[in-house]
Amino acid sequence: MDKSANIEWHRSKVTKEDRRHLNHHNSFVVWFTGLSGSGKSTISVEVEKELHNMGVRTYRLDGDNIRHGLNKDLGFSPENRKENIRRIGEISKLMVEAGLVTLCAFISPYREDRDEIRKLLNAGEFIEVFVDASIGTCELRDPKGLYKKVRDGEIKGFTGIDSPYEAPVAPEITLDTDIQSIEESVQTIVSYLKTKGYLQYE
Ligand SMILES: Nc1ncnc2c1ncn2[C@@H]1O[C@H](COP(=O)(O)OS(=O)(=O)O)[C@@H](OP(=O)(O)O)[C@H]1O
Ligand SMILES: Nc1ncnc2c1ncn2[C@@H]1O[C@H](COP(=O)(O)OP(=O)(O)O)[C@@H](O)[C@H]1O
Repeated sequence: MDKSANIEWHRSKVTKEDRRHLNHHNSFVVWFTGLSGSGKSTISVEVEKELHNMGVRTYRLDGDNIRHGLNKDLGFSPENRKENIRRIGEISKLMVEAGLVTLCAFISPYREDRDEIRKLLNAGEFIEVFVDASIGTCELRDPKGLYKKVRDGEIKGFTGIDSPYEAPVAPEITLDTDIQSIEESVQTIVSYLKTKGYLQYE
């Protein structure tokens, strides 16, 4: 039987639109996807700081942080990664309801899982940012020493090595961090949000 069969939705008197109006800006998700070491965390941290300085209400969700708490019961099997991303999708939706610009930095290796989140949200509320970098660059950066552990045989099922990464087909934004500096990537995103009118709300 459907476990939520006897549960009814309870409406608030304050809506998502009311919260956007109060904030003077829209609410939406900026979803960073890419290999470990591609730059998702670094770039999303800088984008958040810049938006905050512009008076935008933000919140950032990051794989490493969420896996310490809410999702600490999940590992890196395909099923667990799927459930990780499903839960983050639901949280992102709540944050968008709360009127926040939500920045999510997860490898999110499966196209289907990212597309599910796009479907969960309304049109225009999901901005997919492909943080592209070659596996060679990521391995050279190796900010957490994980690629070294993989090469030493201490980690199995690592994304891009012996676990798949499915690149987005039509992301809103692609950053080539092999070439673009961190600052250039930040400006690409902030300019996109400004020119498309995401940061306004009447
Ligand atoms: N097997 C394996 N594969 C990939 N990554 C691994 C693995 N084991 C641990 N880590 C560390 O976990 C971080 C990725 O967590 P995510 O929640 O973003 O992963 S996923 O979206 O569920 O695939 C990832 O963080 P980032 O480097 O920031 O991407 C790693 O630090
Ligand atoms: N052009 C660049 N864009 C993004 N990160 C870069 C760049 N050049 C060097 N780096 C470094 O690469 C590392 C990327 O790590 P991180 O942001 O944790 O990636 P991810 O969250 O995708 O695993 C950081 O130490 C960052 O300073």
